[in-house]
Amino acid sequence: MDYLRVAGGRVLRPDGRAERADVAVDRDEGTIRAVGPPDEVDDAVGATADETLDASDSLVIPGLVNAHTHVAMTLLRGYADDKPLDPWLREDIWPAEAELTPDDVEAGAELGAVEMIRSGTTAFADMYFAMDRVADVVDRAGLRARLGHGVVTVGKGDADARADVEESLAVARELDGGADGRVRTAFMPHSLTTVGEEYLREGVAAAREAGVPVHLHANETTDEVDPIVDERGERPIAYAESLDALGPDDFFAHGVHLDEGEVDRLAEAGTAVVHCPASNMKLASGMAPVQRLREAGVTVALGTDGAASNNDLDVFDEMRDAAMLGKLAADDASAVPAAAVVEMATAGGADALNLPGGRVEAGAAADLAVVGLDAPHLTPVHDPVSHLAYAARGNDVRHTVCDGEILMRDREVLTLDAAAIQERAADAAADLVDRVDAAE
Ligand SMILES: CSC[C@H]1O[C@@H](n2cnc3c(O)ncnc32)[C@H](O)[C@@H]1O
Ligand SMILES: [Zn+2]
Repeated sequence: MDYLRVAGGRVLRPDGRAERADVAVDRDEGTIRAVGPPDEVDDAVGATADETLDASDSLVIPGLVNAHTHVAMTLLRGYADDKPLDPWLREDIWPAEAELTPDDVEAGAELGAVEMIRSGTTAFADMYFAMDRVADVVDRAGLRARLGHGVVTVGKGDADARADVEESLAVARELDGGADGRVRTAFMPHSLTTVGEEYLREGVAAAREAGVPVHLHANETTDEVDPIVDERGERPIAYAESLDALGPDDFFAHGVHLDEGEVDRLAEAGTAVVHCPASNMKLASGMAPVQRLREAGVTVALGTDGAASNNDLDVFDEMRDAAMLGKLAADDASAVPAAAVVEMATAGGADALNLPGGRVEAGAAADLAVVGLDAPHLTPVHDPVSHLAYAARGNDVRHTVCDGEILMRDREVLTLDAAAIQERAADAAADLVDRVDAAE
C-alpha cells in the first residue's frame, strides 16, 4: 500500500480525547489504516511510511464539514450587507445571480474551494446553479461534496417551474458518484415557500424513486414560517412531512424557528439540521434552539451558508459562533459546549450529509486537518478541544488531507493554483457587478 504517516502530533479521537498518536493513511484506499502510539503504528501497518506529514505541536482532527453553503457566492462576498433575508435576496442577491454565467460559478467555486482547503474543510454541501461546474471543481480540488441544483418556482410559469425541478433531478441523477465517488447529490428545492406545493410533491417523489436525499432551507425566518402556518394551518415541519420530505437521509438548513413539536418530529424522523449561526446573526434571522435539538437527539451539523451572508467559509468561525450563540439562546453558559460544536463540525456534518469522514479512527475515510497549536493566540494549551471551538482560526490549519490525498501541505494548496484562482475570481466578480449595474 502507499502509506502516508501523519506523525508527531496529538490526535482528536471520536470520544473527544486528544491523545499523542500517529495516523497511518492508506492512500490507495483513501482510508485510515491505524491510529496509535508512534512506536506501534508501523508495526500495525506492517510497513514504513512512503511519505510523512509533520504534526508536531499540532492537533490532527477530522476534516471539517461545511454542511450548507452556496460556494460560488464567494463572488458576492461583501456585495450586499446589513439587510434581512427577504429584501437582501430580492433587492440584491437574486438580481445579481440573474447575471451569473457558468464560468462565474466555476470561478466562485474555485475560490471557495481554496478557502475551504486552507481552513481545513474537506467536505461540503452545496445548493446552487451550474452544478456540473461545481462538481468539476470538487474533482480537481480533491474535496468531497453533496451537490444539488437549487429550485425556485415562485414567479415562474408552469413550464419553467417544471424545467427547474427536472434540472435538479437530472443533476442529482447524473452527477452522483463523480470525482471517484467523492461527489454525491441531493434534490434541493430552495425552501417550502419559494417552491410551489405541486412541484415539491412531484420532485420529492421523484427524488425518493432515484434514492437521493432532500436538502432545503427550513424554518429560517418568521417571514417564512408565518405564511405557511396562516395558509396551511400547520407548521413547516408538518408540511415537509406531508410532502414525504422528512426522511432519515434528508437535511434541512437553518431550523431557527422550530417549536417543541417540530424538534421532536425531526428527532423521530432522523432528519438532520444544519445550523448556520453566522448567517442567522447577520441577517437577524434568529437564534436556533441548538441545545434543545441536541438533547432531543437530532443530528446537528454546521454550515457557513454563502459567503454573502457570513462573509467567509471558515468552519472554525462557525464553531465559535455556534458555541457563543447557543449559550445566549439557551440563557445558559453551559449550553452548546466546546466538545459539542467540534462534534457538529466533524462527525455531525459527515452524518448529516451521509458522507464518509468525520472521525479519526481505523477504517474511516482519511479526511484530516492538522491544526498548528503553537501560535501566540493558542498558548498555553490547557485543552485542545477548547482551542478548536473558541480560539483557533482557519489559518491555523497547516495541512489538509481528503480521501488520503494531501490537498494542502505547510499551508500551500497543492491541488489548485490559489493565486490564479484569486485573480480570476476578482475579475469575474468585477465583470458581474458591471453587468448587474448595466441591467438596472
Ligand atoms: C436556488 S440556489 C440557492 C439560493 O439560495 C440563496 N440563499 C443564499 N443564502 C440564503 C439563505 O440564508 N436563505 C435562503 N436563501 C439563501 C442563494 O442566493 C441562491 O439564490
Ligand atoms: Zn443557504
